[in-house]
Amino acid sequence: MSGHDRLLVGLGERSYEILIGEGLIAKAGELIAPLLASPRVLIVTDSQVEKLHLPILQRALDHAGIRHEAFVVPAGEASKSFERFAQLCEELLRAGVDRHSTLVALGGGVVGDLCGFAAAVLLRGIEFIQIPTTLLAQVDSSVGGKTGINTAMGKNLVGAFHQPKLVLADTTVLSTLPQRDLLAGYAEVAKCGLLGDAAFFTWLEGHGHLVLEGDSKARREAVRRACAMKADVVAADEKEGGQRKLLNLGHTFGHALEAECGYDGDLLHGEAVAIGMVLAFELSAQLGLCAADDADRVRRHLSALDLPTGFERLAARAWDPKRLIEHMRHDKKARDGRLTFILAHGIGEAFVSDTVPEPEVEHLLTERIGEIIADDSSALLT
Ligand SMILES: NC(=O)c1ccc[n+]([C@@H]2O[C@H](COP(=O)([O-])OP(=O)(O)OC[C@H]3O[C@@H](n4cnc5c(N)ncnc54)[C@H](O)[C@@H]3O)[C@@H](O)[C@H]2O)c1
Ligand SMILES: O=C(O)C(=O)C[C@@H](O)[C@H](O)[C@H](O)COP(=O)(O)O
Ligand SMILES: [Zn+2]
Repeated sequence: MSGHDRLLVGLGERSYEILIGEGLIAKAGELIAPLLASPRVLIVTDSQVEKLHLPILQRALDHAGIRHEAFVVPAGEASKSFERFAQLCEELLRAGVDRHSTLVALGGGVVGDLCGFAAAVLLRGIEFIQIPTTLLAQVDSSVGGKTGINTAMGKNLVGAFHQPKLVLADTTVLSTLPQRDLLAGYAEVAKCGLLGDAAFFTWLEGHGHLVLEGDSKARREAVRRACAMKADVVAADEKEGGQRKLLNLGHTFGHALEAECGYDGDLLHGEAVAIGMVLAFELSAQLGLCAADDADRVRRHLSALDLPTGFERLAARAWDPKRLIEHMRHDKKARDGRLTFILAHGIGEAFVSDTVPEPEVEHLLTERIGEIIADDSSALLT
């Protein structure tokens, strides 16, 4: 397959393109050059991506006569912290970043969120370009301008909306991604189908394994369809006044699980979202809003691909439904402490609800957590 797909995120004067295809990083210099106010970029990347993919980007920039400097943060979610953010900002300032500088985020969602937030606030806002290198970042985090860091109170609680000037999604680099991270990213791909595109979810049921196995046609199709959906939603509701909340399917539960686990790699964001989407569909079924078969279908698809769909792999922790609900009160969608969920009337038919009675949430969580305790004690008996 040659060439690349081109999508537009239509936001008036802040509109930008998403380019999707193979070998795009090797061409990054010529693609980026027309967007630069000065022929110098400051690249933010992480310690894994530095080794694997930074040299190709550096060569491409050299080739186009663009000067560059790289700033490397440790790989992993823990880098989305106040401390790392402050250190990065100081380093960029020391390197002489000015209002005509462009930052380039080369990495996964962690690098994109961190670098994007630095771009949003340094000198009151400078430009940045996203070069996402994980499946999750290519289908989700590089698009839409949500940037930020985590705090002890929860995920992404400090941040800003700041749109990139360009997104370059080079699907070649996905071949070096560890299987666990690939799968975690797949959860956000499936989310796009589940929230508003039933035909896409059906396609994933038939082709999801190809996306994960590295079939380049299936991979590019999945990235394109997910990005197209996200681009449309963002163009219609950039600051999450309404419909953009649907992109949070699975996240009210998911972010609570991540906050409870800490940000040390026990539970990846996409894994938390996978569990969260199953719980959101199960809650919808429990409330009589969707068929139990739909919730089963979600669980079956994700677990067939080996994503977590419940608390089984997290059995070592003492889970408390009330603590999880407490985390949900700090979710950005909550209003006056009232929980907000993305529920569904069926596959591809998500909607926002802030009227779910808390006892219903507690009941579901108690049941699901009870299952792992029951599993554990039956294992002990056998
Ligand atoms: N801003 C948004 O709209 C948005 C959307 C979804 C998720 N997020 C955020 O994104 C983060 C998760 O992103 P992620 O899953 O990309 O995690 P990540 O950035 O931590 O990347 C996962 C791992 O893969 C490594 N890696 C990256 N690219 C690689 C490659 N091509 N080959 C080999 N290794 C590679 C990284 O070093 C890291 O160890 C979370 O913090 C989440 O909250 C943000
Ligand atoms: O782009 C969005 O909008 C999303 O909600 C995408 C989510 O997958 C992503 O995890 C996002 O960072 C969550 O945002 P938050 O506002 O709930 O922190
Ligand atoms: Zn997410």
